[in-house]
Amino acid sequence: MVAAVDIQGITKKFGQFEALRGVDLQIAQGEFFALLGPNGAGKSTLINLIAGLLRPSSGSIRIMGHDVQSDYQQARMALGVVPQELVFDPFFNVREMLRFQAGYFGRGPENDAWVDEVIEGLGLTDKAHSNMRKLSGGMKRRALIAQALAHKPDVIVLDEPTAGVDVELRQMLWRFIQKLNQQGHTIILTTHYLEEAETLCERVAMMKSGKIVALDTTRALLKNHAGKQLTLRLSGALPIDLQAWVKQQQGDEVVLNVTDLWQVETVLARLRAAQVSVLDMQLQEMDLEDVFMNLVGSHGGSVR
Ligand SMILES: Nc1ncnc2c1ncn2[C@@H]1O[C@H](COP(=O)(O)OP(=O)(O)OP(=O)(O)O)[C@@H](O)[C@H]1O
Repeated sequence: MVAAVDIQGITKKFGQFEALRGVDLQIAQGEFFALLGPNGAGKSTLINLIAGLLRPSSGSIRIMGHDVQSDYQQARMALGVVPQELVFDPFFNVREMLRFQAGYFGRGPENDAWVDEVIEGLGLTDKAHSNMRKLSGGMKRRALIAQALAHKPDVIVLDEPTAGVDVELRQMLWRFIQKLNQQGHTIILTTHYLEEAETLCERVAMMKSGKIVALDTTRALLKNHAGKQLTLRLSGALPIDLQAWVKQQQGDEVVLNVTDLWQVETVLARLRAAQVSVLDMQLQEMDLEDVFMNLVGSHGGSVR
C-alpha cells in the first residue's frame, strides 16, 4: 500500500539558515502520528512543505503517492490542513462556506452528507446557518477545523489544533478525529500537549534543530527512553556512590533515574549503609514529556 505521506531527503533553507537538515519520514495510511519538537525545531516548515505552501531546497514529498510539486492538485486534494490561523470568507454561513470549500477541491453535492457529518461532529449544528462573521472565537475555531475537513481528505494534518481551546472543544475534536482515524483517515498532529500525543498517537517523531531525533511507536519510546523516576527526601547528603543516578537535586529533595525496581532496593541499601534516613519517597513512571526532555532538552510545557 502506498504511504499516506512519504518524505524523502527534505532540506529547507531560508537564506543561509537551514530550517530542515535532511528529513526522511514515511507515515502509513491509517496512522495516528505525532510530530513533536521545541519552538523552532522545524515542525511548521515541514507541514508547510507537506501542504505545498513552501518549496523544499532539496528532496521530495508525496501524499498518497502524489508528488506535492509535480502533482500538486492531486496531492492537495488528498490533504486537509488545519492551520493555526483563521482565514475565511465573512459573507458565507458555515454550511455554505464548507460546501464552497469542498467544491474548490472538486467535490459536488455527493459530498453534502459528509459536510453535515463534520458540522455535527464538531458541534456546529446550531451555527450551520450563522454567518461566519457572527461566530464567537471558539465557534470560528471549530469552523476552521471543519473547513480543512470539508473535502473529506485522506490525510488530515492538525497543527496545534487545541492550543488555547476549551476543554469541551478539545474533547469533542478528539472524539471526532479518533472516529475519522478509525474510518481509515491518516492523522498527523503537532501539539505541545504531550499527554495528548501520548494518549492519541501510535507513533511519534521528535524533531530538534531541523532533524528527526527520535522516531518510534509511542510505546517503544516510553519503554526504551523513559523508565522510572525515584524522588527522595533525605535526612542527610546522598552517598557518593548514588550520585551517578541523580537527575535533579533541590534542597533535601533528590530525583534519581532508575530503570528497574531492583535499583530502588540498591538505593535503599546504600542509604542505610550510609546511615541516611528516607523522610519521604515517591516512585513515578516517566511519561512522554520526560522522554521529550531527555531527547531534545526542552520542557514540554514550552513546546509548540
Ligand atoms: N520564512 C522564514 N524565513 C526565515 N526563517 C524562517 C522562516 N520560517 C521559519 N524560519 C525559521 O526556521 C526555523 C524552524 O521554524 P518552524 O516554524 O518550522 O519551527 P516550529 O518547530 O514549527 O516552531 P514553533 O513550535 O515555534 O511553531 C526557525 O528557526 C524559524 O525562525
